[in-house]
Amino acid sequence: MTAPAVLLDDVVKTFSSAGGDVMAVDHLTLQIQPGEVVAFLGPNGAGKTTTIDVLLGLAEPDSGTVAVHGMKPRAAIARGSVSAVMQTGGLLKDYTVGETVELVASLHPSSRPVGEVLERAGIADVRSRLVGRCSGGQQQRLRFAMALLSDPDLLVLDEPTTGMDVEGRRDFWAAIRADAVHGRTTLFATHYLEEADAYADRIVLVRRGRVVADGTPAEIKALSSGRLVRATLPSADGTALARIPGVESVEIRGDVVSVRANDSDAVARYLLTSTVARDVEVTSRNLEDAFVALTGSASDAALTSDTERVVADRPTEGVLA
Ligand SMILES: Nc1ncnc2c1ncn2[C@@H]1O[C@H](COP(=O)(O)OP(=O)(O)OP(=O)(O)O)[C@@H](O)[C@H]1O
Repeated sequence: MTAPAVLLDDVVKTFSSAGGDVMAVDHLTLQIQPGEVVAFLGPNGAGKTTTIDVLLGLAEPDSGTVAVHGMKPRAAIARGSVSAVMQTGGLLKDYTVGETVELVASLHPSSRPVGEVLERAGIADVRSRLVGRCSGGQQQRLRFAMALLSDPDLLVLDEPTTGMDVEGRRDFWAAIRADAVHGRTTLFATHYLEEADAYADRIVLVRRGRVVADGTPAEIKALSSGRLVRATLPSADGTALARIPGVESVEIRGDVVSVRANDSDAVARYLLTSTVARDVEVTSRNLEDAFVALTGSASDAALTSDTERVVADRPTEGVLA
């Protein structure tokens, strides 16, 4: 039987700080099979980076088992079967893009041709530009190019598209998806829900160092099934709204009432026939809602794309881990 690409079994990692111990990774178990593209999603401080550090052998877990293709992380890295793109660091400003990739290529016992990886990462046109003159998105593509040199079986990416423009992101994900077809496994940490939704085969949602949900984007979204009904209603009667069958939560902010419900028609009917509500809006829930419901926090995307979020008042069940 082939070993999983990633095996994390009951991993614990604690940090000591002046304010007390922080359990960054709390008995986390996760298996990823070869060829899967997995999004690691969670709010700030959920433990994504620490888990990735442990997976890459950059941090030693307090307890638990970590294996990459059946090997210890460092052994897998030494063989060139794992590459990582981290959020920051690792670039020399006074080298050109081409020189940087050539230098790293020279350190690999066998490597893909430099021209090919530059092309693949979408930076062949800036090959002779100094790294210090490259934009944040170009630098991120450069890190990606370097990660591709060893033609790794597993790519681990921490916030890979930070700083990339829309076109850069699209190209980047096209390259990842194309390689997944040929069996490359990708694990990426992200805050961008739409990227996880659009490009991952599977989403692992973490909160406080634990996996709180694990499934396909559709399964994760289904955890937050039902609808959201919003209306303008001065002096809304929250108790009456909560009594409507199928209502999960009611939130009143000023004149705006937001109701999460399985039977949105019943809520809309009540609002339109028994109250003076206006601007009644019914929307399906999306990954954003699942994220909020399962992690109890608004994502960065929510903060930029929406003004108010409804927070679940009871835990959702389903593909919950
Ligand atoms: N070296 C460290 N010393 C002390 N605490 C740490 C250290 N590294 C991480 N932590 C703490 O561990 C927890 C998990 O952090 P981590 O960086 O893994 O989360 P994350 O999900 O990657 O967050 P973000 O989305 O903000 O990058 C946080 O509470 C963080 O403050």
